[in-house]
Amino acid sequence: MNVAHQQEPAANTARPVYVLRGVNKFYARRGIHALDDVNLTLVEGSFSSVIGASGCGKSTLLKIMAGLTPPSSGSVMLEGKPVLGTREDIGMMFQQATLFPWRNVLENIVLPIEIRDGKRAAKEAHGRARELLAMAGLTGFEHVFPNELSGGMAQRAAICRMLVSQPSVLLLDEPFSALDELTRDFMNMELQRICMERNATAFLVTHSIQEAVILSDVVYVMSPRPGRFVEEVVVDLPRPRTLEMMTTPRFGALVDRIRSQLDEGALA
Ligand SMILES: Nc1ncnc2c1ncn2[C@@H]1O[C@H](COP(=O)(O)OP(=O)(O)OP(=O)(O)O)[C@@H](O)[C@H]1O
Repeated sequence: MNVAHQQEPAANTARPVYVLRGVNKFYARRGIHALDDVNLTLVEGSFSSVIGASGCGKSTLLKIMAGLTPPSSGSVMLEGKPVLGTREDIGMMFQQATLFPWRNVLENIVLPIEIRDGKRAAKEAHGRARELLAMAGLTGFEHVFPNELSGGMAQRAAICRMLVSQPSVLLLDEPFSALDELTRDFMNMELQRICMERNATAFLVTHSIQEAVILSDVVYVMSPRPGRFVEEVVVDLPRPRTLEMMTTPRFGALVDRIRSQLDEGALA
């Protein structure tokens, strides 16, 4: 694996949180080899992204990390314990906010607590949910129903729902790709702020090279299927990142580097 820049990210001195070794995935019924020997270490408080062509196995990797589907071989360890199913310390977010239309914002946010610990515990979590809503700029929208929210507001509510059970790692599958560009940029900066405040360890699947670079400490470039990492690009832009950084020569150079890797993969 090539490393695009010799300078190690500061986060590399931190504690490993997620460790994947030799992860393979075969979908036997359809004869598909989705992932090939994926190795990954995510350190505490780091933000990493995976980028690759459609169908290369990114979502499969995320589902394996979340314990939603098992690897065919290899190991997935989180905080030193194997991931054998869904866990409380893992928060997930998908492209669509998937809020329940018959529950108001507050009731949607405490739903994971209600499912896990019952109605009483969910009620007790209202205070925490209100704090999260304030952090996400949604104070005053507690009793509003999802169909009255904009796309960006719904995704912000979904972030609150992901955070309510206080996960230490966040797995994000193109969470803002359905939003318009301006809202998406804004949400990405919000996501950075939330991750930095909580020292969360985050892993993002995205199709956008710019998004990957502006958010990440490390961008993993995945080959076409079977997906494996072909390059690990260290992003040495300072934090907090700003949208203005997207106009700098360094940002442009990192984007070009990743694009040429993706193009090479596509040609191969
Ligand atoms: N449950 C499944 N059963 C069989 N094949 C699957 C299953 N899930 C995914 N696949 C196949 O595995 C391959 C990788 O799919 P995956 O969704 O992980 O790719 P991706 O990189 O996330 O794609 P995209 O960027 O288009 O969302 C694809 O060929 C897909 O058809």
